[in-house]
Parts: sequence; C-alpha cells; structure tokens
Amino acid sequence: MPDTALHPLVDLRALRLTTALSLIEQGTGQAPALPHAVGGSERYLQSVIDSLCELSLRDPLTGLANRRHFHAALEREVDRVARSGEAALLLMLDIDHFKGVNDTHGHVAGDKVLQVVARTLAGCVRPMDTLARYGGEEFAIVLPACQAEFGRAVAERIRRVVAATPIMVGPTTELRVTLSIGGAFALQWIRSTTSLWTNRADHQLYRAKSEGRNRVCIEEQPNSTVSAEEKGLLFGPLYTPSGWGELPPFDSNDSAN
Ligand SMILES: Nc1nc2c(ncn2[C@@H]2O[C@H](COP(=O)(O)OP(=O)(O)OP(=O)(O)O)[C@@H](O)[C@H]2O)c(=O)[nH]1
Repeated sequence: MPDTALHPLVDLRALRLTTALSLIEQGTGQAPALPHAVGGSERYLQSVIDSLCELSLRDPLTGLANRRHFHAALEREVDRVARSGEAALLLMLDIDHFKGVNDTHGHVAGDKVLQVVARTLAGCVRPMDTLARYGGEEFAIVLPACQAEFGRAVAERIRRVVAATPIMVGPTTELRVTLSIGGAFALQWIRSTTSLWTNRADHQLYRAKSEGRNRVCIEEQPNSTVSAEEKGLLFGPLYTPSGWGELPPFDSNDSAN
C-alpha cells in the first residue's frame, strides 16, 4: 500500500506512454521492464495495460479498492448470495468528526489519518473480503460467507482496534479517531440489488452516528422469506427440509432427446 498521495488527475485522452509508466511506477514502486528482444514488446505492452487496469481500480491515497472496484465486488456477491443462499455482510464505516481533524491539524494530517485507518482495516479482514475507500472519510467492506455472530464480532473488533490505534500526524502530535459502523446482511435466496443493500447498511450507519458515534449498528438479519417448503418447490430433490440433499443418480433415459 503506497504511503503518499499519488499523481494529480491525469487527462486520459492525452495519456502518453511515458506518463503511464511514471503513474505505474508511483503506484506500484516499479515500472514494467523494457523489452529486450523482438517479441518481448507485446508482453511489455500487455504488462503496461495490466498495470494501468490495476491502478484504475485503486484509491490513490490509501491503495485500497476504489468505489468502482467495490461495486463490481458487491454485484458479484449479490449474485452469489442469490444462487447459494449463503450469508454475506456489508459494512459501511465512517470516521467520526473527521472535519475536526482537518480543521485542527490540516489536510495533510487528515490524509495521514485516512492512510493509517485504511492500513488498520486491511489488517482486520480476511483475504476473501473486499475492503474499499468508498468516499471521503468513508470505507466499505463486503464479507462473503459471513454468519451473523461472526459479522458482529468482526465489526466490533474493527471498531475497537481503530479506536486504540495511535496515529502520528507530526513529530509530537498523536491522534486517535473512532469509527461509526453500519451493517446489513444480504437477503438470502433473493436477487436484490447493490443499491438496496447499500441503502440498508447506510441506514444503520446513520443510526450509529445519531446514537452517539463510535459504535456498531447492524440490521437484524431478516429471516429468509423463502420457507423450507418453498425451497423444496424451487429446487426439487436437491433440497429437503433438513437441508441440501444428494443429487439423484443420473438416468440417461430421463433426458429429453
Ligand atoms: N484530508 C482529507 N480530508 C478529506 C478527504 N476527503 C474528504 N475529506 C474531508 O472529510 C470531512 C468530512 O466531514 P463531514 O462529512 O462533515 O463529517 P465528519 O466531520 O466526519 O462528521 P461525522 O461524520 O458526522 O462524525 C470534510 O471536511 C472533507 O473535506 C481527503 O481525501 N483528505
């Protein structure tokens, strides 16, 4: 994760190879090596394109996934939950009174706080989770395969770890910040939308702010609105009231010809 803010905004319509290489070098610490032999140039160009794609998915200040990348991950998760019925949790996290940090200590100190919070959050999630900077001082995490108890415990741990993390914003100035966290589980067995899911988590974040900040509010996990009987109708022999059954043996005479 880079330590410093990257490039100013670049006009992509006027992007030149040299600028692309310097962006990649700033973002990753290394530009693709120049090709040595004929035939290497295709690989070289592909590695430049790959590096630029990777950069376009990252937030330059924190190195986390950006909002665009996060939405793609959320779309995939909505799809997976609808197919598998697995639990998944979306957390929206917002730094409390962040304007005060900028106003008191300056914008550079504010940026440092964002970077340290991002690093701290990255240390609290599993590799399978997607963590993003969602906007200004707001972060988001989608946790696939996340049962209710586990989700609540993770959110609470994140809140405590961030509150306990000292942030040096000057040689002698140490700050601590807190987070308000809102969460909502995906609706199982239902194909919902990313915006409905995000709105529900946002509503809980709003609750956490209005109930005093530095707290976690997670929506009660809605009971599956699909009964065991309905699942049986939907999935036939694949689902029994006691859970998923075995696939019936394949009978070639059954197949439509
Ligand atoms: N340093 C810095 N500040 C940012 C960045 N993006 C947004 N901000 C600041 O984040 C602050 C957000 O302030 P508010 O939306 O009022 O929220 P808040 O002060 O955190 O208050 P609550 O969320 O209600 O607890 C504003 O001052 C923005 O200028 C950034 O990239 N760097």
